Amino acid sequence: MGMASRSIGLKEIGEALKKAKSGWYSLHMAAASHAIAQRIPLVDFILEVRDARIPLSSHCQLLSNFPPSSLRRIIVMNKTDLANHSQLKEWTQYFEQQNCISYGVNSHNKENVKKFLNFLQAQVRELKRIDHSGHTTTMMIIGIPNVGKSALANSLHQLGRISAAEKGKLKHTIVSPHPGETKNISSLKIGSHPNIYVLDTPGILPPQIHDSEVCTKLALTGAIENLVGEKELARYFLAILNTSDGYKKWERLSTHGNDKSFTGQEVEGSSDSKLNMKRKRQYPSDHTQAEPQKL
Ligand SMILES: Nc1nc2c(ncn2[C@@H]2O[C@H](COP(=O)(O)OP(=O)(O)OP(=O)(O)O)[C@@H](O)[C@H]2O)c(=O)[nH]1
Repeated sequence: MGMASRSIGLKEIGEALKKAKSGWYSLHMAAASHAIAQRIPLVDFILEVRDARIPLSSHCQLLSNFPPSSLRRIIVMNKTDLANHSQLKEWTQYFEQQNCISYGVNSHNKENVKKFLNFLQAQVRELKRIDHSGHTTTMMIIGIPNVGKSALANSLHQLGRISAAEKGKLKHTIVSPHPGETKNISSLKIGSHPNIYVLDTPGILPPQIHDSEVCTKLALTGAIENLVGEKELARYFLAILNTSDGYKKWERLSTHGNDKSFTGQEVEGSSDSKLNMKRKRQYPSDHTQAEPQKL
């Protein structure tokens, strides 16, 4: 199967999604988007959670309505345990070049989240140094569905430096493998002296996504569910694997009798032909855009 069959798979999925007519956009999502947009100017930091496997496709479109200079935004590439590590480094460099602060994290890993928490505290100290305010710092976690916002909020809350009494009444927000489980905005304390709170919010998507490859990536990584047939998705996934260097590596391993080679880790990198790799040195791409989108 080559590029031709990959584009056939893509077309089928694009058509399926067109028929589904933005079925992901419920009244609830519209209300949540409105509530989040109203709070954006009121918070100190925005933690925009993205999926580390597709850091461009999983961006939160709502943020493009706000001038970048009006936001203190940190792009959090979550689920690093599922992503290709060398590509992650490239993404970090890419965001640096775009003057964006980014951070890769695995919300299920305690040590990882601790380091992230220290990083956030350093950001807060820096802010306090500049504005000399003693007020509580608020960080709003936003992003598309299922990228791990609630998992991250819970981990930060559990590990946060808060008093023993406060630890006694730890809250927690719902974490689920299905998108759209978080229904309300909830506030969790993650630090004292200075007080820091994170706001966990429901996952949001725009009413329409015109790029069918973006839709497919979102379906493959779980942000959009039940709108594309599993068969179509599997065919597209296989088409990506078949055009990949990663697949060839697995094939080689399996001919040597090693059946542990299917790790699922190289999906995003797998669509790299050597040519693409060359191009990627200049523009990292999660294969949803010919060149990096404006961030
Ligand atoms: N492997 C891995 N899985 C994660 C990570 N973070 C979250 N998950 C899983 O991803 C799924 C979605 O996590 P949630 O925290 O519910 O995602 P959300 O962004 O709050 O989802 P919505 O409520 O739809 O907005 C759950 O099955 C989590 O266990 C991570 O760092 N690595």
